[in-house]
Amino acid sequence: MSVIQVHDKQFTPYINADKLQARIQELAAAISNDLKGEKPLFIAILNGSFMFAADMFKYLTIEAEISFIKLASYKGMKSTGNVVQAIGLDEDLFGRTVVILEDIVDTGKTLSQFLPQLEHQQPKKLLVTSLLTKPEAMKFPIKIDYLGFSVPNKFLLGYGLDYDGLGRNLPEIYQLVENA
Ligand SMILES: O=P(O)(O)OC[C@H]1O[C@H](OP(=O)(O)OP(=O)(O)O)[C@H](O)[C@@H]1O
Ligand SMILES: Nc1nc2[nH]cnc2c(=O)[nH]1
Repeated sequence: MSVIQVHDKQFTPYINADKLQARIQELAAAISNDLKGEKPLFIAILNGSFMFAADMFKYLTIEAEISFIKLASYKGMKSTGNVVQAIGLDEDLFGRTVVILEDIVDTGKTLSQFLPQLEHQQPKKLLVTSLLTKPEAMKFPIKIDYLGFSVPNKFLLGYGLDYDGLGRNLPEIYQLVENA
């Protein structure tokens, strides 16, 4: 792994593929242990989470379902700011154990808007799994039940995370080289 260029920016290696996979296996083991017998429904939020969700789901050893959704932002009718709408969420969540799969919780805005909508359906449990979070960037505090890595407030690329559409296919995570 060495410094790479994507569009006009340079990125340096930050978390290698082996370390990522080892941590995801640990998370999957903890979830499998905690949610045995609950037939949880995993909800992966596209696009960024597709790679994490696929790996995580392979490592689970319990019966579980998965659904992939996309969040679309639109302006509310009143001055409530942006509202998110889930596209592709067909399952009834009432009484179910639901586990959100995110690649990153950054400011927390996305989940702070989306989780209340899910709570409204009265799931039995609503848990959050995120591969990454940036504590220094968090403006809307989110409780993350299963966390891969806490990282500094720097832009990341790879393993699902893009820079202007590119870099999602990298099997490891890179960090932006600032002022390069
Ligand atoms: O905590 P926040 O500040 O809200 O940021 C987190 C969100 O940002 C990323 O998605 P993004 O909007 O980049 O879309 P993408 O997954 O399609 O790339 C990520 O997948 C989260 O959904
Ligand atoms: N690619 C990318 N997308 C994000 N969305 C929220 N934080 C990030 C980040 O650090 N990198």
